[in-house]
Order: sequence, then structure tokens, then C-alpha cells
Amino acid sequence: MGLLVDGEWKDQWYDTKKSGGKFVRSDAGFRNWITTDGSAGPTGEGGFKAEVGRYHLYISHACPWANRAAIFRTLKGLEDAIDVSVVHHFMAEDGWTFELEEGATGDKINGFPFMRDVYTAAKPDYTGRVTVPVLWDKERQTIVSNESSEIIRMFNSAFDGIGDNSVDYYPADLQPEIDAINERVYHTVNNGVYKCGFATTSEAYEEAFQPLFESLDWLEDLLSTRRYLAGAQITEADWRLFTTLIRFDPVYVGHFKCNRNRIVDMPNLWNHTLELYQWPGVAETINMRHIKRHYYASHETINPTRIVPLGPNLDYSAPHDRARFD
Ligand SMILES: N[C@@H](CCC(=O)N[C@@H](CS)C(=O)NCC(=O)O)C(=O)O
Repeated sequence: MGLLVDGEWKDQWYDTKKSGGKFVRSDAGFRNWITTDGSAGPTGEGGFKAEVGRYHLYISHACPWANRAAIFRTLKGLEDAIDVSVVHHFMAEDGWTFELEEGATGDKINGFPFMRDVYTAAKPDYTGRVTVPVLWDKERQTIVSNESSEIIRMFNSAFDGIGDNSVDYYPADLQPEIDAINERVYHTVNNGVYKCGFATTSEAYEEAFQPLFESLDWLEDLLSTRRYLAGAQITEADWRLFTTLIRFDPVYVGHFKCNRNRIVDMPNLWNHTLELYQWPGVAETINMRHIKRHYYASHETINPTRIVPLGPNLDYSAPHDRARFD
């Protein structure tokens, strides 16, 4: 695990000394937007027009943020328009690598050995963490964005006429509700599990643990009254929650100590997870082998033996009960 400083790779674990043992996630460094006509988006510069075959998505199957982007590519029918490279599950002193294994593809576009090479190709003096997902522009040879919440919005709305625009996961009338749910879910659940897992003091861990389970209780209640988080229609808010929930019982309960209870013990959240897992094309984006091996083997400070647990034995293809709201 490391980061780039002025384009030089430094192998170092997250520094929690300055924050009293708390994990503080850094902001993504590339924040441009692909738009239908190439005009600038809410941040960054313009010149990234939606076009078939121009962009490439770099992901890890292990990573919940990258998984969002992979899911939106599928949901929006962009498989033929945007190809994907998948990194090796193991992330250690060299960060993400393009070593080959089952489920990894190597770097299909640039042929680089390491993910950090993609960052320095875009910006030779880049300073920051080398994260996935990354959306790469083959034409301008640069990174459009490495912020998943923005990549999924681009996939949702910039490729009209290219992908499947029959479904909108961020419809105008539901945006205030979606934004409010996202805000709480991001801080306490998506990032909350990391705050528990990467804490280096009990105080920091406990400070993240309480809001995580309070939010899961709130979501469990919400899903007892409606099929999806924002109502009768599936939206971005559901997909953003899903990539954390699918990793929760296999990884976060044990490895990140998020163990008040499992998701399988919360009937509405569990059935919601099953429904989204079984959504057409979604199961193909979930690689449990990469997920378990990545976390348990890569985080040496948390699990020095790197032993990957064999359980839990859960059936994500079991029937769900969410159609009861129809
Ligand atoms: N804000 C980013 C976060 C992405 C992120 O943190 N990805 C993790 C993998 S789950 C990563 O690549 N971490 C490498 C590192 O921090 O060095 C997003 O949502 O796209």
C-alpha cells in the first residue's frame, strides 16, 4: 500500500497519527466529466464527449467503489461502448498491479505493470493515492475521473443514444431524497465500515461502529415500508448501498470488526441485497474470490497471517421477498 508524491511511489500505510487513530479518506484527484456534447461538467475541464470506444474503465473486483462503476456500466448497457481492465486482487507494496490471475485482465489499453503508471501517464508529477475506479480517455491519454460517485452519474446520463437510456437511476424528482440518503449512507455505511476497519485506536473504532449500526437499523426500517430506498423505483441510492452490503458478511463483519450483527440477520436489508444481486447482469460484476482475498490478504496490519476465512456459507441466489411491495 502506498501513494505517489510528485510522481514518485512511496510505500506507506495510511497515516492515522495526525487524526487520533481515525481513518480519513482523501478526496479523488481527477474530477472531469464526460458529457453528451463535450461541454464541461460540474467540475474540471471540458472536452470529454461521450463516444463509443473512446473511454476505458479500470476496476478492482474487490473494491466497492469500483464495483459501483462496473454495475452502472452494465445497468446502462455500456459494455460495448466502454471496455474494462481488472487489476489483481492483491494490493501490497506496489499498490494495485496488473499481474494476471483468474478474473484479472492485465492493462488492456496501456500495457502498464502497475496502476500507479496510469496515474503518472495522466500527470507525471501526481501526488495522491492510487485508487480505483479510474476512467481513462484513450484519445487525450489522460484520466477523466477517479471518483466513483461521479463516474456512475456520467454513465447514467451522458451516454444517451449510446447505452440504454430507458432507465434513469437519478431522476430529477427524487434527487433531494436520493442525495439525503446518499449523504448518510456514505459517511456512516460505505465509508463507515472502513472507519471501523482502519481505525488504530479503540476510540476511533467505537466512534464509527455506533453510527454504522444506527444507520443499518434506520435502513432496515425504511425498507420495511418501501421496496427501494427512495420509494417504488430503484435508484442510485440502492446501488451505492448494495456494494457495501454484499461485502458486509463475508468481509466487514470479521476483518473490519463490524460485528454487532450480520446483514443476513436483518431481513429487509438481506432481501434487498438478494434482489440487487439477482438483478440482470449484476452477479457477473461480483467476484467473491477477489473480494475475500483482497481484504484479508492485502491488509497486513489488520491480518498479519493473511489467512482468508473459508466462510460464511451464504446463498445470494436464494429467493427474495421484495416483490411483496408490488
Ligand atoms: N473516492 C474514491 C475512493 C476509491 C478508493 O478508495 N478505492 C480503494 C479501493 S476499495 C483504493 O483504490 N485504495 C487504494 C489506496 O487508498 O491506496 C471513489 O469513490 O472512487
